[in-house]
Amino acid sequence: MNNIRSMLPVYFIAGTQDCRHLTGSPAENLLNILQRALKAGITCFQFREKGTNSLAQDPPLKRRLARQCQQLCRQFNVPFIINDDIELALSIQADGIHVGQKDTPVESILARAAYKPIIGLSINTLEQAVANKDRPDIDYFGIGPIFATQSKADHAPIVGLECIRQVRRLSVTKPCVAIGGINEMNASDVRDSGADGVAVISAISQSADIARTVRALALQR
Ligand SMILES: Cc1ncc(COP(=O)(O)OP(=O)(O)O)c(N)n1
Ligand SMILES: Cc1ncsc1CCOP(=O)(O)O
Ligand SMILES: [Mg+2]
Repeated sequence: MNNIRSMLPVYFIAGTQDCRHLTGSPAENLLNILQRALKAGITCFQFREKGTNSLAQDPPLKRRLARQCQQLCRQFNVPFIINDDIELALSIQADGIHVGQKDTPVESILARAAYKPIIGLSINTLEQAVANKDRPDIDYFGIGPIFATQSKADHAPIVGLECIRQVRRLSVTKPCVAIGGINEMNASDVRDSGADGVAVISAISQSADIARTVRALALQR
């Protein structure tokens, strides 16, 4: 993908743990929600199978589901990113990999990769943004959590909209997607603060009307 900024406007993240309110099997539920989100116009999908109620303890099932999500994303020409699991991502040639500050270092991912995956890095402080801002091996930052979130138990302290503004004031020009507690109501504030896009779990996975939510997040009202 040449233009990373163009994949960030509505960046959907999910795993089966985020779709437990539906009545089907975990895999069916995720695929159902992902298909609706793709039809509605999400610009990127991150497969994040993690924590209680996820398939993290069942690698073959997780891999099968990852392939199904990847195929769906391909049909819609939407980048398919894998969270944390480098081995899975590289073995199925995911378009990209997202890692946090405590995950596998980017250098070691790229040393193992036989192709150039898109690389996203989580940023939780201004210092981290500045330290990584000129690294050519990192394609985008995921900045957050901006607001309170129920979707990640062990999250870093909330940084607020001010963090995005400060990152931009410090001349960080790298593509940035904001994450954490973002919904239809606050997405425009997030963009106005300097983010290129919004990354959401619950706003889409828990939505009663995914098409309307995706449109609202994209600000195509
Ligand atoms: C786009 C995006 N931004 C941030 C994160 C969070 O990554 P991390 O801090 O490694 O936490 P986990 O998602 O791995 O629990 C993300 N996943 N995506
Ligand atoms: C994975 C992650 N990293 C920081 S906050 C968060 C969860 C975002 O989920 P939600 O959009 O439901 O607040
Ligand atoms: Mg991580």
